[in-house]
Amino acid sequence: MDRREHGGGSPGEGRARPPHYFDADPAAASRPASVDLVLPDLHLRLATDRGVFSADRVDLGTRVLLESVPAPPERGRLLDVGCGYGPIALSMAARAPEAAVLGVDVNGRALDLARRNAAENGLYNVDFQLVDTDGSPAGGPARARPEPPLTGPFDAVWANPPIRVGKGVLHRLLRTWLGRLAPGGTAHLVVQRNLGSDSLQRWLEQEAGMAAERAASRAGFRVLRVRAP
Ligand SMILES: C[S@@+](CC[C@H](N)C(=O)[O-])C[C@H]1O[C@@H](n2cnc3c(N)ncnc32)[C@H](O)[C@@H]1O
Repeated sequence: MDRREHGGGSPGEGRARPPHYFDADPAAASRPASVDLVLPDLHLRLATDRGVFSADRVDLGTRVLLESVPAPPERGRLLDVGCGYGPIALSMAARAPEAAVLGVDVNGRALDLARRNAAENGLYNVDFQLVDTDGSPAGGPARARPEPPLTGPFDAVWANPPIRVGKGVLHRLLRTWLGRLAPGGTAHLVVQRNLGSDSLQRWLEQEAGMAAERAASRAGFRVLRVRAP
């Protein structure tokens, strides 16, 4: 199997596998930490912990995405798929204070951190929701919220998607959430070149029927711009 291909195989398929950051309840003992996300236009201090993606520093791919995407629609409905502890969703919320932002993830610990990071950075136009791998709401009764959860359509989707979950899950996830783009809406996805950004672009165009192009390329990452059909 070509491990470089996007979503190259399900980790641990057919054998016990170690816990991953994309588990619903990471088994790793808690070790609270914080990271700084410093961009030309904003500075966020973010709480992290073991058992979540890139707990020691903001991921380089995430930085490449945040430094290359155009500003989100000011009053749009915005989505971050696989939000982790929130660097992308919170950047959207800070850059578009009148927009309504939703971050979704399968990792409950990451979502608790994301909610806390929103509050501690004074960002109240963002909501976080635990989802199952198929995109349906998960985690028992909905948390108290002033409005029903956003389900789309979304004017913009930004994501550092979970390539390592394997192609099957990744493709279902992208079909589910990119299928909720509003007419004229745009998604930006950052993918490491060595993890199959080019093959993901081909899949988006040829199998998923979406217009996908390379919007940026830097430090071994590609940012794919995807338009609603
Ligand atoms: C590459 S990480 C990016 C995290 C965060 N956006 C960041 O930039 O640091 C991908 C995230 O996708 C989440 N994830 C994995 N499978 C998912 C699924 N089926 N639906 C939603 N999120 C998922 C993981 O838990 C992880 O937090």
